[in-house]
Order: sequence, then structure tokens, then C-alpha cells
Amino acid sequence: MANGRPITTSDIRKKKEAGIPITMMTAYDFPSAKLVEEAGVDMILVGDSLGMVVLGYDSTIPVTMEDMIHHTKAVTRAAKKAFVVTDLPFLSYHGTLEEAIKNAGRLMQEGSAKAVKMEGGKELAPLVTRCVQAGIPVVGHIGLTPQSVHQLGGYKVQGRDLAQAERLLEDALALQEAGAFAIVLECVPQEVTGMIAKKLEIPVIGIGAGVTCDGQVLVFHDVVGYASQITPKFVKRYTDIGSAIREAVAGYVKDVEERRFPAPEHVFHASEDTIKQLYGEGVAHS
Ligand SMILES: Nc1nc(=O)c2c([nH]1)NC[C@@H]1CN(c3ccc(C(=O)N[C@@H](CCC(=O)O)C(=O)O)cc3)CN21
Ligand SMILES: CC(C)C(=O)C(=O)O
Ligand SMILES: [Mg+2]
Repeated sequence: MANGRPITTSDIRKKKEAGIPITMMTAYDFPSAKLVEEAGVDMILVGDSLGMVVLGYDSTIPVTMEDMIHHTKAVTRAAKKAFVVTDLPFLSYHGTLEEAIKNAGRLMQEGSAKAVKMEGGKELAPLVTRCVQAGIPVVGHIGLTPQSVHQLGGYKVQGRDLAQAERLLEDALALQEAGAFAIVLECVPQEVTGMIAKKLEIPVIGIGAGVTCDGQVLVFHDVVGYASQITPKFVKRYTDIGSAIREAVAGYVKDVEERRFPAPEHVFHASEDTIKQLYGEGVAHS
């Protein structure tokens, strides 16, 4: 990995060539982006999963461009080295090409993202090409595409049969041909992932797609156990920060109720003179 300097698309491509796994994780705010970067991830994804994870919606469909820009700004203020990718939200890239390019550009100009991610296959090829022509690096996203949850009938594994697997490969190749520099492959059988990653020159970053790809991405809140509403089967939780937070806050509540907080070291004092004037000579104060 690049030491000190910011990670670039060519660093990411080189990792695939060298057979070194690419690490990606979501972050949606300043402190988590700082921690995720300090932990050494190559890429931070400001995912539209933020709608479910930090805004409490039950899908990613309500997420707006304004939401994505707001959170991307917070993340890019913290991330000095990790390569920040932001999701284009639902319907922000399905009108005219001009409208889609404008939205992708806003994530970069206003949010300072270094690339955009979009859900879909070969039908996006013209848009990917236009973005790349305009200097906007693009990450594709195929397999389980959560913005289509109501069309897919739930958050289900994709590409189980041969026809579906071949369709995924066609989509991946079309995105690569159009100029995408990487692809996220979500919730796909590992054997299908391996076939696609082998046929593509660009990195394939998997989530619920097994080990046979060039990198992995997970949702930060799932990894640290921070009150995530849903925990897909493919998640590995490394700590239970939710319990640590609940215990800490319960300790505060108890301390306040039992008058143990604030303690003397948390208290400011007025000067003796001011105290005399406030309370009068000889009047006890506390
Ligand atoms: N917290 C969180 N983590 C995520 O990874 C995530 C989100 N939210 N929100 C947006 C999408 C939705 N995702 C999901 C959600 C659920 C499953 C899930 O439960 N899948 C079933 C598989 C069902 C089948 O066999 O087809 C599972 O058991 O894992 C998968 C991906 C991934 N994304
Ligand atoms: C789960 C990843 C790939 C994503 O798209 C998101 O976090 O929105
Ligand atoms: Mg997303």
C-alpha cells in the first residue's frame, strides 16, 4: 500500500495484478472515517446503505443526493489517504445522461469523493463511458443491487443458475469495457465470483461473494456491532461496540441519578471574590 500519500485508482489496479487483497469498508461520518482510515483500509465507501444504517429507513430507496453529499463531506474531511467512493443514490442516474453526469459531478465537487459507484449492468455502459470521459472514476455494482430490492423480491443471493451467472459476467465485462475501474459484486455464489474475477482485468470487490475475488467490502456498523438493524449472513462482527456504548451510557445515567457525576475534577469554580459577592460574607456555599 502507498505509504503516506493518498491511494489512487492505479494503486488499486496494481493490487489485483500483484494478487494482494483490496480492503474497503463503509463510513458515513468524520469519526468513523478517521478510525477506518487509521486501521489501514485502502478504500472507504460512503454507501447509500447510510439510509438504513444511520438514518433508520428500511431500504436505501429514500436516500437523496443531498444525503449523500452531506455524509461524503464529513468522510472526506477525515480521509486523507484512503480512496473515497460515494454511491449514486436511487434514481439519481436514470434520467438523462446530462442529469446523471451532473449528479456524479456533485459527489466529487461538493463531496470531494474520488469516484462514484452505481448499481446496474450493461445498460449503464453509456453513462460509465461519459463519466470516464469527464474524468469521473466509476465503480460498478452488480449481483444483489439493493436499490432494486422491490424488483428482486428481497435481499437475496443472485446468480445461482447458469443463465444468471452468464448474465452477471456479461454485465461485468460491459462495465469494464465502458471504463469502470472496479466492480462491487454483492451476494453471489463464490464459484460465480471466481469465474468473473478471473475473466476481468479490473478488480472485483466482493460482499457476500466469497474469497475468490480481488477484495472485500463490509458495512462499518456490521463489523463493529454498532446497532445495525440487519446483519446479513455474510457479515463477520469483530467487536460489539453497541454493548460497550449501552453500558457506558447506562453508567452515566446511574452516576447522574445517584449524584456521582459530575465529580470534583469535572467542576469549574468562580474566584473567592465573586463567590463572596454571590453568596455574601460568611454564607456557606456549595
Ligand atoms: N447493515 C447493512 N449491511 C449491509 O450489508 C447492507 C445494508 N445494511 N443495507 C443495504 C444492503 C442490504 N444488504 C443485504 C441485506 C440482507 C441480506 C440477507 O439477509 N441475505 C440473506 C440471503 C438470502 C438468500 O439466501 O437468498 C442472508 O441470509 O444473508 C443481504 C444483503 C447489504 N446491504
Ligand atoms: C454494501 C455496499 C457495497 C454498498 O453499496 C453500500 O454500503 O451502500
Ligand atoms: Mg450501496
